[in-house]
Amino acid sequence: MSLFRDDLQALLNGPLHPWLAHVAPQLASWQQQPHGDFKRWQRVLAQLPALKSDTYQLGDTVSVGNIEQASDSQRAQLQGLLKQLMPWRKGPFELFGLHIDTEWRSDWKWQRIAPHLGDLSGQQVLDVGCGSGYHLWRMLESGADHAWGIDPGELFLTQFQAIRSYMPAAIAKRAHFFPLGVEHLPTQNNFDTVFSMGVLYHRRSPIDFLYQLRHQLKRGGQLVLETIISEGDEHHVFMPGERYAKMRNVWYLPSTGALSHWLKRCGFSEIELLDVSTTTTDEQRRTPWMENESLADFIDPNRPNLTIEGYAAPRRAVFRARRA
Ligand SMILES: Nc1ncnc2c1ncn2[C@@H]1O[C@H](C[S@+](CC[C@H]([NH3+])C(=O)[O-])CC(=O)[O-])[C@@H](O)[C@H]1O
Repeated sequence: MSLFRDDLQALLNGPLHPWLAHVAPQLASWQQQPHGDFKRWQRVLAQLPALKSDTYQLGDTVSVGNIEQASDSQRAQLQGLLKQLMPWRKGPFELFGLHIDTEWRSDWKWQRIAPHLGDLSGQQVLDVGCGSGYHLWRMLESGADHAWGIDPGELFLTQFQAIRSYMPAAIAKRAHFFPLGVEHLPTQNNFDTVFSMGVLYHRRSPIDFLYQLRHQLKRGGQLVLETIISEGDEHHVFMPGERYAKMRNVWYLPSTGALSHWLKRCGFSEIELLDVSTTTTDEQRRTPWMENESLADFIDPNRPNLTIEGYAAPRRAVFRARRA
């Protein structure tokens, strides 16, 4: 249990203590399974140079330390080790002058969302499908007391741990990541705000998913939902074939009208469409920290408004709603 000791302690001592009885046994059984590359990634983590700094920034580039606080050889060591945790998809981050240029400019997504959030001060917030945890740091910047992320991705967990290991203790102790799927969460209505960004289209049962998100919210709590959408009226939901933008696991792309209707049917009120934007190859692209294919390889080179399969290229909407 040592991997999550501090996080479970934070649960025990805070308003989320009812969560502990449910989450602790799941993490215990998670740790008993063999994790393939996870042990190798954890060995990389253990070798990271012991650098310390009180300088940090939870802004567009989430960063710790500055260039003067590490020698060139320490920075080279840091780079060599962090590159073993590639691909880095969600960021950007900077550690002691080393810039981690991730596949996604996740800061752009946050810029579309943050102005609408209101004050998160004193809140317990949950990010379902949090990736590397980049947005958890931004949620703390927006005032959240504690930001809790869940994501089954074990490489994402390791990347989160790497960044957190350099954060000053007062900040680090407010950000948490559990390698769990949404389906593992109890129905306990614990959170003030629940975020789920980029996950709905991966769910085979989007209505069940919306209920699962609702079950995490206190009465009156807010949901921030971001997902790929399709064009059409409130009756229109698009299901692609085997692949969409080369992704195998894309199921339902509702129109904004249909998604609004789903939210209402699932017990949400005050439903607001905050933003619609087309994902560009400036926002999602190959970098030295993610050398695999990226959006430019997923869209038709001659018709950039279409995916390689001939479907409408990804457009994403952000909704805010309240648990009635
Ligand atoms: N059952 C599940 N439960 C929870 N998470 C899951 C599950 N299955 C997959 N995921 C996770 O959902 C995330 C979706 S990526 C969005 C990241 C971030 N939110 C972003 O907005 O940049 C979307 C994208 O980049 O296409 C991945 O990290 C999965 O591991």
